[in-house]
Parts: sequence; structure tokens; C-alpha cells
Amino acid sequence: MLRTENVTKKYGQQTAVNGVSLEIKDNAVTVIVGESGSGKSTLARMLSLIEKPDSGRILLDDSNSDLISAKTDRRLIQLVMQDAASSLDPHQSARQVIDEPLKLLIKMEKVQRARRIEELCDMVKFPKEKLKNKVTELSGGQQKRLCIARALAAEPKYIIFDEAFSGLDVTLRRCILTMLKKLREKLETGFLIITHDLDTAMFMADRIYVMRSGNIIETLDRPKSFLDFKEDYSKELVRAAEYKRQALQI
Ligand SMILES: Nc1ncnc2c1ncn2[C@@H]1O[C@H](COP(=O)(O)OP(=O)(O)OP(=O)(O)O)[C@@H](O)[C@H]1O
Repeated sequence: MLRTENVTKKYGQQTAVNGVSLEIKDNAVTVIVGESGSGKSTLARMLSLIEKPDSGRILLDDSNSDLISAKTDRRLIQLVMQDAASSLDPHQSARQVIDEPLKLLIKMEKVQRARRIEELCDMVKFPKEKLKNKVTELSGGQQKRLCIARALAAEPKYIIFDEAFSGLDVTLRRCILTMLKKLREKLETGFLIITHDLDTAMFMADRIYVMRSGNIIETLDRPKSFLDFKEDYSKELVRAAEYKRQALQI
């Protein structure tokens, strides 16, 4: 289990994350929902050990030692960002993108790497005939699948998806989320999905944390319907999602 204990982060006068304690379970999908500016990405950066909290700790399982101070291997927590294109090197082919972590982080031999690349393509449904293509020659959905394959290649304990499905059209998003849901059931890896989209949260989550102004204001375990939300702010998010759905007629 990946956990935060009373984690706070400020930027000047602005408190982005305010004493948050939460748990990301192994073998489960945890979702953090909240409006823009509620502190989700700041929390994601701290959980992926990219940014240090001002106070509080990031911990693994029952260990008492803070992951950042203990210089924990960052490979264990992979981050998949919203903008797939900008997180890929335009000079690389799709094969090179997946090959790199296998070679550098997992230290796999060439023959095994070739086999593993094929397996990873199958896992994320990335078309193998596109492996030779430059990343700039891929569609948005293919780039997204490639980023997920690259994260999986590092054999992490946790993958954090920070608004990773926002830029995709509704059909493609549902397709990638369904793939991830099935994949999660086969793996030991814990997933954390950060989103402002309540439909994504409800479709994926074993647990939902609702975040507002740097605080966790509600936690739902195994939510079954939007009626499970009890806090006024969460209900407002539900109403906004319903309004958006009606406006889009979906
Ligand atoms: N590097 C930074 N420097 C200054 N302020 C920052 C920085 N990063 C975030 N903030 C501020 O911290 C607050 C939380 O931002 P954060 O990006 O974590 O929210 P978010 O919920 O992920 O929003 P969004 O969904 O729009 O990405 C915001 O008020 C933001 O302006």
C-alpha cells in the first residue's frame, strides 16, 4: 500500500495540498476526483516522488520511513500524464519508447526485450505493426497506449494516471478504461486515477477520494451509484456531471 500521512504543499501563500492522508491499495483502483485547482496534480507529483512535501510523509506498506528521504527507486511509482505527445520523445520510434525502460531499468537482454515488447503491446492493445513508426506518426489513442505500455515496462508497484484520459473522445476513453480495468485484474499493480470526470471515477474506482481546496472531503468505498455521495460539494460535482452529460446528450 502506498500512503500519504498528513501531507502539505504550499506555493507561496497558496496551500495546494493541506494535510492529506490517503491510501493507494495494491490490486485496486483508487480515484481522486475534484475540480480544477483542488490540488490533485500536486498530490500526484508528491506520490510519484517528483516533488517533496513541505510536511508530512509518503510511505509504503507498514514501513515508517519516508519514501523520499529513503531515496526509494522512482521506478516503483510510474506517472502517466494527460498530454501523451509531450511526454514522448518525438525522435523515438514506438519500439524504442518501450525498449528503453526494459533495457535501462529492468536490465533485460535483447532477445527477452523483443518478446516483452510484444507482450506489452498485447496488454495495452497497441498495434504491433506500428512499433517501427515514430511517435509523431501515431494517433492520440495509440500514443496513450504507448505511454501505458512504457509505464508497465518499468514493472512498477503503482501507476498514477494524472488526467490521462481527458483529451480522448468518449468512445476511445471508454475503450482504454475498459482495457485498463481488465489489465488491473490481471496485475498486482495498484492504480491511482486522478480526474475531474465523475463518470470515469465511477466506472473505475474501488475507492474514490473527493478533493476540494487541498483537502480530502469525502471517501467512498466501492461506490455503486452517484447517490452514494453524501457531502454537499460532492453532490454539486454530481449535478455538474449530469448537466454536462445532458448538454452533450450522452
Ligand atoms: N508550480 C506551482 N507554482 C505555483 N502554484 C502552483 C504550482 N502548482 C500548482 N499550483 C497551485 O496549487 C493549486 C493546486 O494546483 P493543482 O495543479 O495541484 O490542482 P489540480 O486539482 O490538479 O488542477 P487541474 O485539474 O486544473 O490540473 C492551484 O491553485 C495552483 O495554482
